[in-house]
Amino acid sequence: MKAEELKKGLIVSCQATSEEPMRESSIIGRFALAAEMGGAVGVRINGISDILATKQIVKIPVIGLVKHTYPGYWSYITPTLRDVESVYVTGAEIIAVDATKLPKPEGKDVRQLLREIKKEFPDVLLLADVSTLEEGLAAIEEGSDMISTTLAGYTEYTRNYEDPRIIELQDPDVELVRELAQRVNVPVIAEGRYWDDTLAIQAFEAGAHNVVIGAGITRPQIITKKIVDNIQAYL
Ligand SMILES: CC(=O)N[C@H](C=O)[C@@H](O)[C@H](O)[C@H](O)COP(=O)(O)O
Repeated sequence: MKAEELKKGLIVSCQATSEEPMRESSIIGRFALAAEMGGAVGVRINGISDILATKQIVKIPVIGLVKHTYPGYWSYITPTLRDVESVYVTGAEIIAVDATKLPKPEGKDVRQLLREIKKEFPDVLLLADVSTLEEGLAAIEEGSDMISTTLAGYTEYTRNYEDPRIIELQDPDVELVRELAQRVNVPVIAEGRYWDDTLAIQAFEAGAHNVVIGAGITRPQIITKKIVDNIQAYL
C-alpha cells in the first residue's frame, strides 16, 4: 500500500486492555468488522494476536502497533526496531510508532529510531505518533509517511492534568492538527479524545486527512458511564 491510497475519513481504534470486558482477539476483530461495515476507511489495532484476528476478517487498511513498556522509558507505542518487526510480519499496512522526543529503549533518540526503521523496512508505511508540532516536523524529516496527534495530552509536557481519569474527558487537540496540516504535506491524522462526529468534523475542518475514534466507539463501558453520568441529574 502507498500513503496516497489511505482514503480520507474515519479510522476506528479497536483496543482493549487486560482489565477490559472486550479483551479477546476475536472480539477486537468483530469490532473492526463492524467499523468496516459502518464505513470506516481503516482500523487501528494493538497487539499481534488482535492484528492477526483483524486481518483475517477486514479488507480496509490496518494500522498496527504493539504497546510495549520498557523499564525506565516512557515511550510504549512500538518503541523499538524489534517491536516494529513483530508488527511488520503481521502484514499490517501501516505501523504506528512513538515519535515523541522522549528517549527510546536501547538508548536511541527518536530520529535514530525512525531512520533505522526506514532503513530496515523500506516498504513500511510509517505513522509517527506525536504530541507536539516540533515532533511532527522532526518525524517528517526522518521519512515518516503520516503523522498522528495520538500522544497530544499524554506526554508530561503536553499534559494539563495529573489525574489520568480526567484526561480522558479533556478536549482533543484540534489546534495541533491545524498547525501540522499547514506545515506538512503528508496525511495528518487527528487522534486522541475524539468522541463523536461533532469533534471529528472540527478536525477535518482543521485539515485532518483522517480522524481516529477509539473509546467513543469501541469501549462500551466508557460510553455507558458517560451516558449514565449525564442522565444522573434527571434520575
Ligand atoms: C494515548 C494512547 O495510548 N492511545 C492509544 C493509541 O493507540 C489508544 O489507547 C487510544 O485508544 C487511541 O489513540 C484512540 O484514542 P481515543 O480512545 O481517545 O479515541
